[in-house]
Amino acid sequence: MNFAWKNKLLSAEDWALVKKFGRYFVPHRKWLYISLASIPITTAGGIVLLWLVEKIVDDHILTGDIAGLKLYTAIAGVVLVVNFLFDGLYSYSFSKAGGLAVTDMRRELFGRSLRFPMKYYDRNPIGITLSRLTSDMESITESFASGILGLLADSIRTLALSFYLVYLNWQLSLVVAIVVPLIMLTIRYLRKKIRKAFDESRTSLARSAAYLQESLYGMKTIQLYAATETAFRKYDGFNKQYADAQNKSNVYDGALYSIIDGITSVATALVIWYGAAQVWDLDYTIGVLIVFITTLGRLFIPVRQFAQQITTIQRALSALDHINVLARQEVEEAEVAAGSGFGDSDEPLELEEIVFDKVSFSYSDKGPDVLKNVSFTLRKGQRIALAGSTGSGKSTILRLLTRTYTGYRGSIRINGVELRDIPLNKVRNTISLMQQDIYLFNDTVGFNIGLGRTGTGPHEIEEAARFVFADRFIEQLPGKYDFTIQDNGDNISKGQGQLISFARAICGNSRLIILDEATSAVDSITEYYIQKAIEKIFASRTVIAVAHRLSTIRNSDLILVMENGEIIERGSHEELIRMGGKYAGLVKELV
Ligand SMILES: Nc1ncnc2c1ncn2[C@@H]1O[C@H](COP(=O)(O)OP(=O)(O)OP(=O)(O)O)[C@@H](O)[C@H]1O
Repeated sequence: MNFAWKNKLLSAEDWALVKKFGRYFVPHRKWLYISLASIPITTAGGIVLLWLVEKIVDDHILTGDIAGLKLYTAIAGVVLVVNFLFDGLYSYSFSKAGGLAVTDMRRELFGRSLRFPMKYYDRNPIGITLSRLTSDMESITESFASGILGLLADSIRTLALSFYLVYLNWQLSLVVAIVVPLIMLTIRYLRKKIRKAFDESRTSLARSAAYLQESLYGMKTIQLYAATETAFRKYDGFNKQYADAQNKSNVYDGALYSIIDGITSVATALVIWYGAAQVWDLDYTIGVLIVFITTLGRLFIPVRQFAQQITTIQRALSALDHINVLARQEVEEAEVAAGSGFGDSDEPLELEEIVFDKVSFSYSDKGPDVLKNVSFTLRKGQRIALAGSTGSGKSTILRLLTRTYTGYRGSIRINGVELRDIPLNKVRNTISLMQQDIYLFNDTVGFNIGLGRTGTGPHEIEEAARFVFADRFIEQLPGKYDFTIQDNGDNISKGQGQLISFARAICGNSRLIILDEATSAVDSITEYYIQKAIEKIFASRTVIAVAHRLSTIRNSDLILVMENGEIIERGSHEELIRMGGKYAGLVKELV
């Protein structure tokens, strides 16, 4: 039993995973070294104790040497205390290394997930990512360090105790050796099953966490539409799947432990039976037999622990497999690439011109084109409005421009440079998006406007709020800019939320404002201020807007009318009205 076991315990892919994530332990190796250094000390201490027991029994108890008995018992006491201290140091330092490594891992993976492309979040429910960053990480903290290090420690202890057994009596050791292949076969057989069961249990836990998160988020809708029963049944289904998978892994886990326990008990019985006969024949002393059986007991502790550690390691590997999905996910390069010709700052571009040149786009490889050969030019200071029926592709144009989605065909150029060649941070600092569905964080009004971006201090935040007429209502809130907005804006009105989103867009001092105008109805006073804010933004900035208000559309220099992913009409309000086409029809509906 030595570390060559690794080939039986872990597959090549498992080792690749261990190596990949092992790098997180490198900065904290000091703790691993302390832990590793404690292993030979505690192992040696354990064997010295056994040797002392043999001496005490044979040389002092059986001979009635009380003075020697006292001396050796005192020495055994000291060895016991030293062993206890080093055992504590061993556990403390590996837990410390594991904790620090997993903290780093979580930090790095969250940092990456902030840069995952939108497509990733379209395809993966938030709850799945959440459970990878929380419960899977937790599972590694609990088990990875103790599993791998424990396996190493137990291998060393088993090896040392095996040598000691051979030294004590090689014939008895042969009796023990019979059970080794049996144990190995059991572990080999059950290892894969345990791993599969853990994989199932982790996947179903992630699914149930994702559903839980989704339903808590949509709780108001569930309650308002009396859909609680359906929601409950759906969750119950996920919960049952998780319980079943968990149960299966417990069964294999228990089976492995009991089979190994059974085999080791049989081995001990064989030793007692065979060993007692030999003592009878006076082949060796009773002290040797007692120590042999004690050593055997000690030897079987790590052997039994192997079973537990295999389970622990399989659980950690299954969690690592899940986390690896996040580690493999490509991120968007936000930094300014070296040699890109953009210098080393994220400063916004001095916008001159944006050109869409025969742009086509589909959300998925096999899906239909939702934009077809879209071409237009937006110059500095110009205002463009996108109009058209629902689903015609207006928001998609905005998403491509903000690089929320990539993979377009044709060309999108800012100041003559292809959009995909401009560093993401520069694009996002040049363009501000005022979204339809504004997301408000559970934080202060000030934070929700500035979002902690550079150059958005209290002065800039207040100025931005004043510019879009949001200061009026903010000044009346208790705590003003320090007023805490509840989950997604539950304690302010929809219109106030929109004004905050306008202030957020203005605050960045970006060169292009993109407005995805909300259609939701707001009270007439807020509507008045929203209109005034939009007019003011239109008068002072370069703007491209998906517009629903006639006033917004009329204020534009160019209106692009879209249908089915194509621009079917273009011109000013007057030109399009004169044309009497689709736009004229839309305007009739609006007035
Ligand atoms: N994330 C997505 N994945 C797949 N298809 C999408 C996605 N977002 C939008 N679509 C599809 O792309 C098409 C264009 O959608 P888009 O949101 O650009 O329309 P829109 O003109 O802005 O509509 P609205 O005025 O209702 O907001 C629609 O058919 C829509 O179903």
